[in-house]
Amino acid sequence: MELQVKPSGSLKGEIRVPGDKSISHRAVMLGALASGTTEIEGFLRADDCFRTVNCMRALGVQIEEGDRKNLIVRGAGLEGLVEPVQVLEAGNSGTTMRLLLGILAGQPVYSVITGDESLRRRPMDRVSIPLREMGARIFGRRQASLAPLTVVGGSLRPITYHSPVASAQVKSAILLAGLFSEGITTVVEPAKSRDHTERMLRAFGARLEEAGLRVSVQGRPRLFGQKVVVPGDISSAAFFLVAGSIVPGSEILLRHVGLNPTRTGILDALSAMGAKIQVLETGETAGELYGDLLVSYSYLKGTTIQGDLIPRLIDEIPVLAVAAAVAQGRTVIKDAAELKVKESNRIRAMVTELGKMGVQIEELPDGMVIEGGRPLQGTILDSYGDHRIAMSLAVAGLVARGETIIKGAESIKISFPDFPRVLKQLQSAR
Ligand SMILES: O=C(O)C1=C[C@@H](OP(=O)(O)O)[C@@H](O)[C@H](O)C1
Ligand SMILES: C=C(OP(=O)(O)O)C(=O)O
Repeated sequence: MELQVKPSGSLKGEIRVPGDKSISHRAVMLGALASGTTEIEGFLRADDCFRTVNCMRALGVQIEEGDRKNLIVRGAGLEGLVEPVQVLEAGNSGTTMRLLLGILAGQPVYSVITGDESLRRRPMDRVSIPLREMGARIFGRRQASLAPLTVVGGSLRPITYHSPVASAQVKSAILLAGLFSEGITTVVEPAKSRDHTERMLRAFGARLEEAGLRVSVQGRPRLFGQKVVVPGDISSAAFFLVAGSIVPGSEILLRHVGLNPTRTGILDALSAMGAKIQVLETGETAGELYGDLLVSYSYLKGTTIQGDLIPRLIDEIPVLAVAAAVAQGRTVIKDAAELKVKESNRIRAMVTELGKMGVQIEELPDGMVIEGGRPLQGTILDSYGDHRIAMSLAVAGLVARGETIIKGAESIKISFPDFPRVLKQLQSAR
């Protein structure tokens, strides 16, 4: 599918972005491992999260559609999963595969998990190494670093693992495996990654201890089903935070956006660039903060994005590159080599495609340098089948001269199927 974007007038109005993807995955998984029923309100109805639902169903968990489109997960309990009779299919979703590997490691059954062409290229040794250390047997190409992966799990021992990467997927896989071991499992990260697993595990009744970059979970807890209200995904909101900042005359109100401090790096980076974003109202649900965001057009300037800020905005870097292309002056993005192992090589993708639009942009081994402020030219662009690249380029198209055509835009359904409609709504409300 191609997405056509024309130069846009101001974007105005009020929107609700879809539910948080990370929280939606975790609610299904923890709901499955708990006893009793978990009701998920605001579950993200997008391909990645449905992959998790289908995998959990294949492991014997009953998941139904409830009233008001809430998802109802009938918990199987920690010991209740069954051996899947088919290959588990994680599709494009790294979160599904890595978190599920942690759960599968704790099951005394034989399972096989695979994914699409993109996911079969992404590194899985970052989870298979610690899970093997805990006693799981995991097989796959290149020493279990590439899917398809086979897992024969059960009887795990607790470990203390110093992760070489700041990755919530690695941390979560180990903590989830830790639930199936006797004793205390600890993960130490090099920088703080998103902590949704920790918050939700606590809400479901697990015992966790946190100190700085170290988090420990007590094995064999009793988990109880919960009502989970999923806030809007700040990673989806990011496209409209940037669009509202760069399209002259715009003012957008984004309702009920998740504001977990491990995810709000985008607000810090855009503020440093001179964006006008007000946080209007905040509340908390099951340990997760949320609020309304009001963004209005403003003059942006370049900035430096690096260090501990990177894990707090890792998925927003493609759209931040678009903001940087419009901003006056130089933006430097460093310490972001992780972007090379996402759904596509997101550094190369943005450098190549923004380059085609006439942006002065240079690739670094761990980031990029953007000289902003030159006019953008609409042209035919490739999304590399990556949802975040497709939507970031669509935002760039709003301020380009002429028409922009984005190829492979069907990837948008991975995390934000409604994106084109929400964009149109803001364009027509003028
Ligand atoms: O745990 C999660 O839900 C996620 C963690 C991040 O990946 P890493 O753990 O690989 O950094 C992020 O990029 C991904 O979109 C979702
Ligand atoms: C990296 C992402 O997701 P995942 O790792 O779950 O595929 C993303 O949504 O940007």
